[in-house]
Amino acid sequence: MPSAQVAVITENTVDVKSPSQSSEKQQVIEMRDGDTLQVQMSVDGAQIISALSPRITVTFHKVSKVINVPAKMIDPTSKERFIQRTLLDQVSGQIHPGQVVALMGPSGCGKTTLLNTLAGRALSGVTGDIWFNKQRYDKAMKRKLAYVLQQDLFFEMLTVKQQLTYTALLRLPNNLSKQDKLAQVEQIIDQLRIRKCANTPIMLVSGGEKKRVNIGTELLTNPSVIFLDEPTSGLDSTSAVALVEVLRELAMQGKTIITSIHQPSSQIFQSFDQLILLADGKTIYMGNPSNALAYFATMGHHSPAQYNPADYVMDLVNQDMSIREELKQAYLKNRIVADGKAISSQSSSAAQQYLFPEPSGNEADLTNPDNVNLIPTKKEGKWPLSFLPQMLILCSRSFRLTGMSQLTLLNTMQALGLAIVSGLCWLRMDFSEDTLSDRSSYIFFLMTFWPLQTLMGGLLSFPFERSVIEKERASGSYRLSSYFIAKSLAEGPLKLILPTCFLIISYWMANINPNFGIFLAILVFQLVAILVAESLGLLLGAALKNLHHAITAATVILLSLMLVGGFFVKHLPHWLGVWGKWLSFFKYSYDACLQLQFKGDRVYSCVDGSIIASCRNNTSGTFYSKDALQYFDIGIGIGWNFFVLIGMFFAFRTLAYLALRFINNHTGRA
Ligand SMILES: Nc1ncnc2c1ncn2[C@@H]1O[C@H](COP(=O)(O)OP(=O)(O)OP(=O)(O)O)[C@@H](O)[C@H]1O
Repeated sequence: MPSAQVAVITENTVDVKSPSQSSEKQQVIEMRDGDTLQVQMSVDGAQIISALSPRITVTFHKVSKVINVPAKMIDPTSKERFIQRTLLDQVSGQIHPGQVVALMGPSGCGKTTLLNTLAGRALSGVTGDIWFNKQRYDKAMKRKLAYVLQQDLFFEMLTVKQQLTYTALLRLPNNLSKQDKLAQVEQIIDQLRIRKCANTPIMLVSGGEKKRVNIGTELLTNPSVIFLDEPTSGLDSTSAVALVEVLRELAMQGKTIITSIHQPSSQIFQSFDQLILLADGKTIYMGNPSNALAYFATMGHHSPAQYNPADYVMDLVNQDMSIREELKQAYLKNRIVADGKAISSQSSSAAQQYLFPEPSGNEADLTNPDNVNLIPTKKEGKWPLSFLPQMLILCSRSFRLTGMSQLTLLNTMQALGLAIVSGLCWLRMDFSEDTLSDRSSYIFFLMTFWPLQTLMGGLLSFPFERSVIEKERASGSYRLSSYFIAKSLAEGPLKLILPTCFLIISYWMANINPNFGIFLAILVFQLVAILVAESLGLLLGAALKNLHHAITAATVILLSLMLVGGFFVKHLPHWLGVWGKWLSFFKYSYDACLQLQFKGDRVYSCVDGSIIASCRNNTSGTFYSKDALQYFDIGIGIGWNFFVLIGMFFAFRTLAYLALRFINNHTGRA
């Protein structure tokens, strides 16, 4: 193993004089190659961090998982509604602190299912016993267990350090100071050797670095047990070896590590402490990886010389059904329990010597290396932080992300460009009768373009963010309500900057109404209409799983709202005209802005007399702007329009939150 620089927290503390000569305690981090690094973590902080990670033995006994699959998915001609499928069949094992255990087997054999089950995720249909030390799984243990998903799910615009910092601030407990949380981030950066990409946005780092960031995100809370789903997939062999070395170092700190892995190199394969080989949800080997070939040889399956043992094992289980069946039967015959006795009388002692014993299932036989209670008391609470700090941190993250995605050069150019083009199209309109329809169409453009644009942004928001949020929430990071409120508070103001710039430019170029108060009121309506549209977009994005369905629904709803709003058809069927138009949020903002535009006694000149009655046959006459309003189909007054829009905003937001909370849009696999 190359000389790796691994940081090991020692019990030592030293007094360090700061420049101001004040005495300050620091934690000494000893590097394995002899260097010493001073990380400014307080002694209390180091104690809190190390208390987060008691040593845990994971024991599972006869764990099975059966699911009901819609029958039509398997056999389109089936008359049944559901067919039962066994994903795991009586799998047993025990994994101790300090061990790195590999789960291997052909694709679809149940590796991810076993990892999910052991980690307490997707527990429906699971039978059997799972213990952490001597305690059964409880949701409150979540923070002691880390799960590194196969996919590296992040907000990729954040840098590596920002990602780790937000996670540390959110997930480390309240009683740890901010400085200690940041020190923990620094330590993880060094431990996982990602210092050189610490300030690089995640979307630009290499696959191996991204995987380490993924692991680092889970390690920040100093978990006791780490589950990893195919952490080396997509990595070249050097990166894969480096990653497994990191896992080995973590195990040396007393962590229990269980990882699924596909076709590891010979070096990686031999480095595991235990190999659990599955086929069709059943165990076919559980023992030392270096004994696997000898075990299969007792059944007459000999590996060619110089062959990677991992490849041979995988070829064997992938070959054909009959060999898989033979291996499953052989394991059932040969397996032994913790007291060393064989379960079957037909067992072969030649084969048995290579197998690790299965746990007996008696609670009395469970081991408890650090005799501590793994379930936090009520006082410690379900969440690491209370609502407000959680929301403020999420707000800051949302603000940063929205700023990066909304205030781009492209978006700014789009807004300014369109503002100038529309300003030129409606340039310096006279206050005369023939500009009435152009003035109303300006308001229509204003009240549709930005709301439509923002609605689409809102629509795409959850489909892209959902997987990251689900991952973070699955590890107990924060409340959904904190996330949702933070997102609403942080994104709103940023999404309103460009529309405001647009209005400032185009409004005055078009000469809508020189009264500054009117300008401000129209601005308010434009911004409220945008927030309502965004809320509707969020609702559709949260409620509909499939992005394509959500976009289709949005298109149908928007066009329908415009049509029933009476913008294109003057003579709607009575029932549609009376009831339908009140559903259209475009109508409220449009009506209000039209009233604002023509508010007051501004004098307009008559031109051809085709619209205003008093102008007929009197082209040199004048009329007051408010007289023009009777020629438009104006509904309720300005104030009411405002209240209805605010009501719609809260209704759509609340429904979006409920949809996010209660509509099950995930696949059920994790
Ligand atoms: N929710 C589900 N509905 C239907 N089938 C499922 C579900 N979850 C898992 N399966 C099936 O269970 C089997 C085991 O899946 P699992 O993901 O555990 O396999 P795996 O060994 O991790 O595969 P891979 O190596 O390809 O990731 C597969 O055949 C999979 O299709």
